[in-house]
Amino acid sequence: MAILQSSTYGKDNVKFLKVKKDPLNPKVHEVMEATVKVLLVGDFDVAYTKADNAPIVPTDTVKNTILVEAKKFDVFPIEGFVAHLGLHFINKYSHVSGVDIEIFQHRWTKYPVNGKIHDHSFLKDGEELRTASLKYKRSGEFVLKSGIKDLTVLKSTGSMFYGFNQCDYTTLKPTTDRILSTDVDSVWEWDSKKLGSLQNVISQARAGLFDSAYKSARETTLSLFALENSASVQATMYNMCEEILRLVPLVSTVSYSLPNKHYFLIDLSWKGLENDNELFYPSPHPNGLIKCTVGREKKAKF
Ligand SMILES: O=c1[nH]c(=O)c2[nH]c(=O)[nH]c2[nH]1
Repeated sequence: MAILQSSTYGKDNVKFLKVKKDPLNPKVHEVMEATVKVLLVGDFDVAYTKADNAPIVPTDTVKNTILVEAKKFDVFPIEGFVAHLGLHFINKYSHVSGVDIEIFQHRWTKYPVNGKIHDHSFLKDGEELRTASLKYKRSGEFVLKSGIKDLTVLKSTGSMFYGFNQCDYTTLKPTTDRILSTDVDSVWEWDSKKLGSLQNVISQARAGLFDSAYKSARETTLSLFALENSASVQATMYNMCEEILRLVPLVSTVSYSLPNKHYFLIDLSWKGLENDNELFYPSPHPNGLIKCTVGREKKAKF
């Protein structure tokens, strides 16, 4: 006998671009281009086991919901919109017991023209994404995470790697000066006890909590990457996590997942040329992959 152990379904890659107009000056805009995923969990077993579609909220309806709610509700910041969508699906469908939602915000940045930021012209500022995800259960339990994805950075000095384990498989030479490059994937999880409810998430979104945390996390990532003489990817990412925890008290854990994108020094000695960290080969693969999650130390109870 077979048994359905778990299931979930919904719509992925739902895209929209929303123009937010300044009420006092309707030619001054912000734009939100987003890619959204919504998956539902609930009492859908008969659809799988008895070919009975009666409980299924079609994925097409899920897509329509995302677009209609994006029109009706403020989509800035994405943490507020993810909370709004979570509440919508749980409140509307009594047989939905949980939702799993992810929003990726694409990076459109206004640029200066004649020394002044233009009102409604944007440049696509790389592949970088701002992310928000929510797992929400009918019981009220939720896990809210924010993040940065695909922020590609490189430093051409100020990175070292030495003192590592040596064995008969080791060929890597220790270095005190190398290129360091990565695609930053950083996620910070919010303390749901302290946030309390999704209604409060929406209030905090309007009060600027998530925008200021995003700014702190992005600035911390970029400044520590630049300023540290990095001992390793591991040590640098830990320092970034620690600093974000310090700056954003409502965050409970910070995680980074960083590929180490190798650049190998090209040997030109055969031509009698010295290569003093000037000419490198960007090696597409393999890459290192280094991850960590840092939380807060529990205070001892007396
Ligand atoms: O920062 C690094 N961490 C490693 O674990 C590692 N391993 C390696 O080959 N190079 C590097 N660099």
